[in-house]
Amino acid sequence: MVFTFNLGFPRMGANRKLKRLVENFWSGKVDENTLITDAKKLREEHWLLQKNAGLDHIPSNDFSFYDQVVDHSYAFGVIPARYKNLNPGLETYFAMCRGLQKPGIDVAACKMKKWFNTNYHYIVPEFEPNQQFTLNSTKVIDEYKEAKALGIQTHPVILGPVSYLMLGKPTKDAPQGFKPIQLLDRLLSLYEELLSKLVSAGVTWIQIDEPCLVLDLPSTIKNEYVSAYNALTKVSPQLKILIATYFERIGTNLDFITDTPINAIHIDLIRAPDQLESILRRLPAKVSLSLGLVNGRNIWKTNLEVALAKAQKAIDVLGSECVFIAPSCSLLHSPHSIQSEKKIDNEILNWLSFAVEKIKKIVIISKALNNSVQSVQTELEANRKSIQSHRESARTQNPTVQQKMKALGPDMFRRKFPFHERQLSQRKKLSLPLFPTTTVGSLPQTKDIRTIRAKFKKGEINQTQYDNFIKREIEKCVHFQEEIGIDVLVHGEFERNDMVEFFGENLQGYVFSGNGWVQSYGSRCTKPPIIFGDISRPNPMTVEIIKYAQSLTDKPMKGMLTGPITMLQWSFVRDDQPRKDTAFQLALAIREEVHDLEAAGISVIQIDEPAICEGLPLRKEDWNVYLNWAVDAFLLSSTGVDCSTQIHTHMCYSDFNDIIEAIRCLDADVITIENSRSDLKLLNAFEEHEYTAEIGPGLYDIHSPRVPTKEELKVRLHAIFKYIPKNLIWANPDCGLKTREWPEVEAALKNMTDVAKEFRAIEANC
Ligand code: MET
Ligand SMILES: [Zn+2]
Repeated sequence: MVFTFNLGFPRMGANRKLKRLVENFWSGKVDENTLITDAKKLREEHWLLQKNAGLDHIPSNDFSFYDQVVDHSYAFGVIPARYKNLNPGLETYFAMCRGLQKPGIDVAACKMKKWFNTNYHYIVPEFEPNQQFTLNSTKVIDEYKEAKALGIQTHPVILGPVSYLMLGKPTKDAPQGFKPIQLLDRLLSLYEELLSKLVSAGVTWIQIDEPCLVLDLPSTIKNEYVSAYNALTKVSPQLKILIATYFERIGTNLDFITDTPINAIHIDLIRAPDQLESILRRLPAKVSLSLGLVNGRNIWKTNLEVALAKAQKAIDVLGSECVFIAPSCSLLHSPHSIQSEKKIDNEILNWLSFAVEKIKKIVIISKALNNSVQSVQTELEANRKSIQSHRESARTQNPTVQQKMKALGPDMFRRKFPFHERQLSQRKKLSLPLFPTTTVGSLPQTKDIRTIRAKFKKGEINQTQYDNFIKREIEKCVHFQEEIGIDVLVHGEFERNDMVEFFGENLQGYVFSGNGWVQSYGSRCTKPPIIFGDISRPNPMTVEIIKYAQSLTDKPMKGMLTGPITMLQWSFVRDDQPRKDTAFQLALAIREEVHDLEAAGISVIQIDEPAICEGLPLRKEDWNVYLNWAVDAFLLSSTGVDCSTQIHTHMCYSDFNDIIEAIRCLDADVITIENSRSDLKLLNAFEEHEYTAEIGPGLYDIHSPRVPTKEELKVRLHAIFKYIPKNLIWANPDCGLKTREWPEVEAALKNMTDVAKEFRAIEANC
């Protein structure tokens, strides 16, 4: 008998039920009681759904009002001192998640960080050197009992102690050299206490997530792992422990972790399919292997034949009693179900499976293995047909695109002239002053704009009415920018709901789901567009609007595009070709747009790549392969223009030190970057590596409504002089301004242009 094992179910529920529930609680529309009872109902629904699907090992404690990591911190009493005066319970919990302002109280939220290479954000735990741990909540036990009362035996899911400490950071005033992992011993005794309580409640299996096991680990951490699991496996002979790894290969970390007497290990065979054979050779007897065969992060149907063959391979070596069938990672990263999907046509819908459907696939695999292939013949046949329909569909193929891909030559990956020649010719053409001022692209998306767009989408106003409205917004913002003396203008991106969605809607090869929501952070979900086929650009996407904006001013107007890697990274991507090929197709489409913009007389074109670092593999040895094709994709999109056409790129929240060489290879003429929140640390990289192109380090943080004073802008610009030669510096905010209000934006940009002018005058007098 193989068993089926689920690592986690998406907690939002159908139609983002949880989002509405939590937001209604925050806004006072529902009380705490309703919140608690409705959440309980939602958990029940999800457990029953999994039970009825025939799943053997169903997770509990995968539910959270906000994030499983903050739940864990709260449960172990890791609550930073600034929340200590709040009411215990939900007030404290939500304050850690989102801050709290009420009479006499003003506390900020804890920091958020991306969960490995996903778009999920977790709340970063903060540890002090004398951190005390307490069992501060019984959530794990309660939810286990809740399911048990329904007659469902679940396995609680908790974050493992080593990953938990590694994912946290020291509190601000912790002494230098303190590392949270030093707290392991103290933390372990609390884990032991929790595990024995769970055993008393009836738990037989527990899933302990140790995602850090897929990272490159120093030997000290390896030792910590060994002592942690030697201790936790001693808690009770009745308790079986499964360690879950995902998102990458476990590599040689398998050996020390399976040296401890754990009962099972889960591996991701989607992100790291090649690891199976070597693991089968090395896995000690009696350790069960959970096979992550169904993609927990993408939306395509699993090819059951392929999955079955892999499972069989494992069974042949380990015996069926030591094999589990599972999703590659928690289904938290999948949308709920395709059942209510109305926006996608039937042909494509037939290629997809979301969480509910993925569970069913897992069960079919196990039935085929346990009973017989015949017992699920109908299901297998249906799967084979949809896989075949997907593979053979003419809709995924575009011969013209494939022709273009074959015709790619080395010249399409390099600028025709070296930077210094381009710089001279661009300066001549653009005649920009010292410290040219610009913005990153978007300007406030006001309520008006969103209302009008919604009306347009509903058909309440027609295309001309909508276009005219957008044109008036552009006109207003162009005049404003001229008035305050911005040097390179933007059109404000008012026509775009989102920087990826807008282009996706204008490209062929994309579809949009109505309900494919995935949790991003707290109650926030994103609905990534789906790349299902070859990407092409049937028509110019931005040329008319940028031309219009340019017609309103004599100053240069920036063309504004989203780069291929960001398009790739923020979409569900096809899995029938390498990511690199999809990136190149996107790049070709953007390249065509760049050429059309240039032909329409646009001399400055910005290609945003905020997500380039997000795509970095988790293991450093894989970085170069990724960076090579990511840089190539950007080059493909941006080269081929004239010497005098200035290419900008923009990145936010990146740690440039590690990838500065790749940034240099992008060969952009100007890069605008986030800088103000990182205390200029970021600029070290550019200084140390003698980066020679032009740079616009963000002069102020756009995430806060605060208007930066001239004084602080001066201090900041002045500090930048230490790192970058004056004639290479641009003045701009950190990122786009779409989330801000006009009064703040007006005041902030006015201060920024005034400061640039003052500094110019000083330089002129020198
Ligand atoms: C996340 S980067 C955003 C860049 C885009 N051009 C904007 O200004 O909104
Ligand atoms: Zn940005």
